[in-house]
Amino acid sequence: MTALHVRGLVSGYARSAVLNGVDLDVDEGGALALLGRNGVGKSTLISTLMGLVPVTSGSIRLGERELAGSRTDVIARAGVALVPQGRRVWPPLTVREHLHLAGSRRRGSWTVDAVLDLLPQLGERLSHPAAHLSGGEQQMLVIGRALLTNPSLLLLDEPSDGLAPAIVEQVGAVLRTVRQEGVTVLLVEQNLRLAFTVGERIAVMEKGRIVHQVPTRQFRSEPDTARRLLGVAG
Ligand SMILES: Nc1ncnc2c1ncn2[C@@H]1O[C@H](COP(=O)(O)OP(=O)(O)OP(=O)(O)O)[C@@H](O)[C@H]1O
Repeated sequence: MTALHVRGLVSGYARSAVLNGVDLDVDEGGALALLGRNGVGKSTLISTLMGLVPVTSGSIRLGERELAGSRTDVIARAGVALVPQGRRVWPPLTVREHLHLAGSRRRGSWTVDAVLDLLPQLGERLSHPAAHLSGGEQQMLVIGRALLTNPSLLLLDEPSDGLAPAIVEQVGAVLRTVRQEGVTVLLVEQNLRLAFTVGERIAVMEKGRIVHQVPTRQFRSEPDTARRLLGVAG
């Protein structure tokens, strides 16, 4: 369980800054859902936190550790795991191979058995190549793979993307359990239902900055704000 504190984070690609001073807090064991229109920089924030996009300036503190400027492998060993957009399984590898390759040096309660308890559908597919799984099964596999690194902070980039509503509901139930196990969660989502199910707080990004950050209950009680910021009904 570790809190995340981001201050004045600036990052981007080549000469164009995308993040223009992000300030963001996720409490220890808390869950924040980050919303925002297309192209405002949500995925860039996730990639920057994971060390995949270089930091120009600012601070990323996970517990007592400063992670801004660290390499991705250092960030992963510090306890950050990523569920990337688009799932990114290794198509020819079986479910079993994915899970065994994912084991990390970080000790914790997320063993292969614990992951299969949480995601029983994977247990029925252990010898199947990832390419033969449904989209929902692939998403569960990627979540399971991330949990096996025993993260204290789990980053997820639009896990609902391309999934049927019933499967999105399952993803929500899984992420609520993950939270209850004490993992801090930062979820980027376009699907408001999933964002509200998982996040206890909602943040909204516009043009590379966080412009609104409130408890989920408050966000839901202010549909005009949601409409103004996102162009949709909250
Ligand atoms: N690899 C890249 N190289 C250059 N520019 C990029 C790259 N990835 C994203 N961008 C640009 O950075 C800006 C922010 O994109 P980003 O994907 O972070 O937004 P987003 O809020 O996640 O959008 P979406 O909801 O569509 O995924 C956009 O203008 C995008 O074109």
